[in-house]
Amino acid sequence: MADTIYALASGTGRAGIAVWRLSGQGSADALLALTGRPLPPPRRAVRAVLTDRDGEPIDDGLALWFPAPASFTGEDVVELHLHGGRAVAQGLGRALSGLGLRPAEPGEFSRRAFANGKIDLTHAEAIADLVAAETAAQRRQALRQMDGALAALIEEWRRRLVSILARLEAAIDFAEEDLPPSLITLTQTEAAALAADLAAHLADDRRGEILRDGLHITLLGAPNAGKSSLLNRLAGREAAIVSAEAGTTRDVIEVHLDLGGWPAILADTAGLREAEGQIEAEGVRRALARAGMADLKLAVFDAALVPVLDEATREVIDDSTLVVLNKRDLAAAPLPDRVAGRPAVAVSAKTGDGLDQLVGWIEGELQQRFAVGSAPVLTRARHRAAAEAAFVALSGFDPSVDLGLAAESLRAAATALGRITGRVETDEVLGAIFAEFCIGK
Ligand SMILES: Nc1nc2c(c(=O)[nH]1)N(C=O)[C@@H](CNc1ccc(C(=O)N[C@@H](CCC(=O)O)C(=O)O)cc1)CN2
Ligand SMILES: Nc1nc2c(ncn2[C@@H]2O[C@H](COP(=O)(O)OP(=O)(O)OP(=O)(O)O)[C@@H](O)[C@H]2O)c(=O)[nH]1
Ligand SMILES: [Mg+2]
Repeated sequence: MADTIYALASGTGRAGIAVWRLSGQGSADALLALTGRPLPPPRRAVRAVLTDRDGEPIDDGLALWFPAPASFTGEDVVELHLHGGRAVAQGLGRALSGLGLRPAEPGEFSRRAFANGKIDLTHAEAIADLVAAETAAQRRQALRQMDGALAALIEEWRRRLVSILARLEAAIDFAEEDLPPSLITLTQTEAAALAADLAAHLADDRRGEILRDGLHITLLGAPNAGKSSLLNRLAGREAAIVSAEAGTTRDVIEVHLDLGGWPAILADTAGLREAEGQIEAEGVRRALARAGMADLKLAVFDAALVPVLDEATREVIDDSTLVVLNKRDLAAAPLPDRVAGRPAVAVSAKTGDGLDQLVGWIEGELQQRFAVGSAPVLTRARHRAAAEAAFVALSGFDPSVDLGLAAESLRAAATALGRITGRVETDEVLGAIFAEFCIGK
């Protein structure tokens, strides 16, 4: 950490303004060298002409000086707000490298902020999630986590563990015959209550993780039902090939959508049928595999064929399926509003009829299932794995058998929870978390 690092914090490419960030002990000297003037007052933007070692001007920009520890990383930080563009970037990069600074690794600023106790791991993850957020719901979830909601919950669980452990240690200090039985009972009650709280959080249907990654919605149906036409309508562009020929789509086609703030990954699939030949069979296999991983399925039927409903499509209908009766412009018979116990909506991908209703309906379904409640959610598999490990350790807590072993299970549970916030750290976890960051973050 002795190195002083620098990076372009704003995105690369042509832009009006580019924000550069320097962090480490050499930041102040670098600013002095670039401007040839005394340091500006802390945390105030000042106008500055930056020149390289040969006195060649690099840019006329703004500079800010954040002395440690009151900075994002907790180290001395300098920000330079320059004009965007490759030549300025090249000139500054060369000047900074000449002054002994080195380009930052992805996530290195945040990693230093973590190392200096400015942020915990859930905060660091939330920064990465916020930068990656594509919809309002993802942004809200990231901001909540950045605000410390998840960290506070984990710390509260840890605090309860430590307090049970303290009681248990008091009990260990008593001679066996003097041990007040109520002390042991109390630890048992408290451990059971904590285990129940952990279990309740683990039974959240992975909604935090699903929201972070995007909800998988899959279109399924017979060949020619109009799945690809629906995908194109919902995407607002011709993402998939549509044709009157049955068997047009053979592979899975994905589009990313923002449905009322919910991030969705909508997948079009090959028509379900008795496949003739290897390619068709593989297409159907992929469609069914996709159905298996979907958070929500849209079973698409040809409304012109009602009351006959394709059998293979009926078979995929379950509790997480919405039925779509497409081609309602061609329907002769009256259309049902439920199929196989699930609600059915009539649409026409051709005219656009009923599509607003379909979208409203998907949004309602998503809202119901994935709405962020009052409790902070686990947003990554890593949080879930650690909370599960804590739950398992806590489930093994039995002070009536052996006090020493019981204390050990409490410590194991606390260690598992400590990994979530980074109180207990392993290089492997840190490496994995910060590697997914952008450079400059
Ligand atoms: N120009 C610029 N914009 C930015 C950032 C930045 O570093 N620079 N941020 C970077 O992510 C975000 C804002 N977050 C920040 C978080 C902490 C500190 C900071 O200096 N913290 C000090 C001082 C706190 C105070 O006095 O308010 C500290 O925590 O000690 C700065 C920005 C988004 N926008
Ligand atoms: N009249 C009418 N025709 C439609 C409608 N939706 C799709 N079609 C037509 O139905 C045919 C098949 O549409 P696709 O979207 O390719 O159907 P698909 O379900 O993706 O078919 P496969 O990829 O072969 O499984 C095309 O000729 C479309 O123009 C609709 O709502 N009304
Ligand atoms: Mg298709």
